[in-house]
This record gives sequence, structure tokens and C-alpha cells, in this order.
Amino acid sequence: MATQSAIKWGIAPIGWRNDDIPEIGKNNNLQQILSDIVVAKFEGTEVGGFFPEPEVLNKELKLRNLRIAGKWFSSYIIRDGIEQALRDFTEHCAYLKAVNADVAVVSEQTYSVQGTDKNVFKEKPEFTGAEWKRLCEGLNTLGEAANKYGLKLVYHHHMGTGVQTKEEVDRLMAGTNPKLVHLLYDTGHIFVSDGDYLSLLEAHIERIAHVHFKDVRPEVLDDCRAEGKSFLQSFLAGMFTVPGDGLIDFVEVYSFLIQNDYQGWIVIEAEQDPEVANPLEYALIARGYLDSCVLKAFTK
Ligand SMILES: O=C1C[C@@H](O)[C@H](O)[C@@H](O)C1=O
Ligand SMILES: [Co+2]
Repeated sequence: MATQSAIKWGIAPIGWRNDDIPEIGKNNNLQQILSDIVVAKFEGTEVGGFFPEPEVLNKELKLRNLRIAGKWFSSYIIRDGIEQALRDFTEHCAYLKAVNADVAVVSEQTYSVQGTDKNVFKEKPEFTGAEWKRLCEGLNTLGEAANKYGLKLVYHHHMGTGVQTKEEVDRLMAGTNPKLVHLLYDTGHIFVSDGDYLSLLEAHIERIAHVHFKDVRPEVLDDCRAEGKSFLQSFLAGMFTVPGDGLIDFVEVYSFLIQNDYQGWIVIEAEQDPEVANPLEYALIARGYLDSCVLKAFTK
């Protein structure tokens, strides 16, 4: 069993500002967000699209004793081919190395409806056999590049994309090299997709190298599904929230991770409209729940 100290806790800037809708939360600047993260007692964060060049970011991090876990990368391996994806990804890895990150978060966005107004519950893309082959080979190539930079490529299954359901993650894991391609387990995305968050965790625990703790408000999810909302409309409506505020049992998830020697980051990631859900308030709700329920269950 892993010790709790093998886990690093972070919170993503997505509650303050969101790369999927860059207009929202624009008044929250980097310094403010990083200071809020310190107030809520997290050790680090992920890089948002608005974060500055490494020298500037590193200084702000050092002032607050914070670390960077990783950064999202939208790959277009199927659309653009492996060579183009590798060029873009190599630049991404160089940035991550310069900010001393651990993982590169990759999500294939070819045909994705994530940023569109399509019904995210019904209009996700499906890849053909040839596209799956191209994707898996491409990810192995990107994973090799990540390793050269001392990073792990962690694949993010995501609503509205071709790798969304457990079955699709199974296929991706079976088609890629475990030394090169790891899995990012996101509780919120898999629950919204499949109505179950434990099966994916149990099936792929050996491949999981990064975790997003995202909670779901079930009544909002039901409404969004019934109304055929897009991904962006759904999170603006409050489909996601921080752990402790929705229906996912994170004690169960955390216990399984610890019992199976998970080592790495767990990042709280709850996109909401920052005008509606005060980001620091929600970071503190997450902190309260972690301390009083999740971590307490393991502290004698
Ligand atoms: O990890 C994530 C990054 C975001 O850009 C994405 O849309 C969000 O839902 C997520 O889980
Ligand atoms: Co996520």
C-alpha cells in the first residue's frame, strides 16, 4: 500500500479561468489564482492557456512554494498526421520541462464536439479502425518524445471526443505501449459518460499516472442531458463541481488508489462559471471535504 505522502495534491486553474471559454473569469489574474491555491493549501496546479512564459511563471511559483503538475495538449493526430502532431507536442514538452512539470496531458481532438454547440450526450465522434490505428501509433510516438523530456504522457478521456467511454479507453490502452502512454483518470468525465466511475479505475489502475478529481451534480446532469446541452453549456449550467459537493464517493476512489500504490498527482478540477461559483470558496469546500472525509479516513 502506498503512503499518503506519495500523492501530490493540486487544484487546476479551471475554476477561476477556463481555456474552453477564455472570456470567463478574465479578471482573475495569475497571481490571484496562485495565492488562492496557497490559501486552500494545495501544493500545485496545472498550466492554464493564459499562463506566462516559464521564467515569469517559475518566479510566481517559487514565491508561493507551488509546483506545476502538467498541462493540457489538444492533439490532432488523426486530422494532421503524426509528424505535425509531434512538432507541436515537442514544443509543448519543452515548455513543461522548463516549468519542472511531471506529466503532459493529451486529448485527441479530431472531430471533437467539446467546444461546439452540439449535443454532447448524443453527438460524440466515433473513430474508424484505421483512425484508431493512426491514433495509437501517434500516441506511442508522442509518448516517446515526452519520455525524452522526463515527462509522462497521460491520456485524458473526455466527453464529446472519440475516446470518451470505458470501452474506448480499453481500446486505447490495448493499442498503445504501457511504457509510453499512461492514463489520466478523470472521475467526472467517466461518470457523465458511463454513469460509473469505478470500473475504469479498477480496469486500468496499472496505467493511471495522473488523476483529476471532478465531482458531478446529478440533478444538473439529468437536466443537461434532457435538454441536449453542449459540453460548454453543461458546465456553465453547473454540471461539474468540486469533490464533496456532488455524488461521487471520493473516499472509495482514494482508498482504491492508495491500496494499489498510486503515486503521483491528484488534481481537483471543477469547471464552473466563476461568476456563479466563487473559485476560492469552492477550493475551500474541496479542501474541507478532503481533510474531513477523504484524508481523515486514512489518518489514525
Ligand atoms: O482536464 C480537463 C481540461 C479542460 O480543458 C477540459 O475541458 C476539462 O473538462 C477537463 O477535464
Ligand atoms: Co480533466
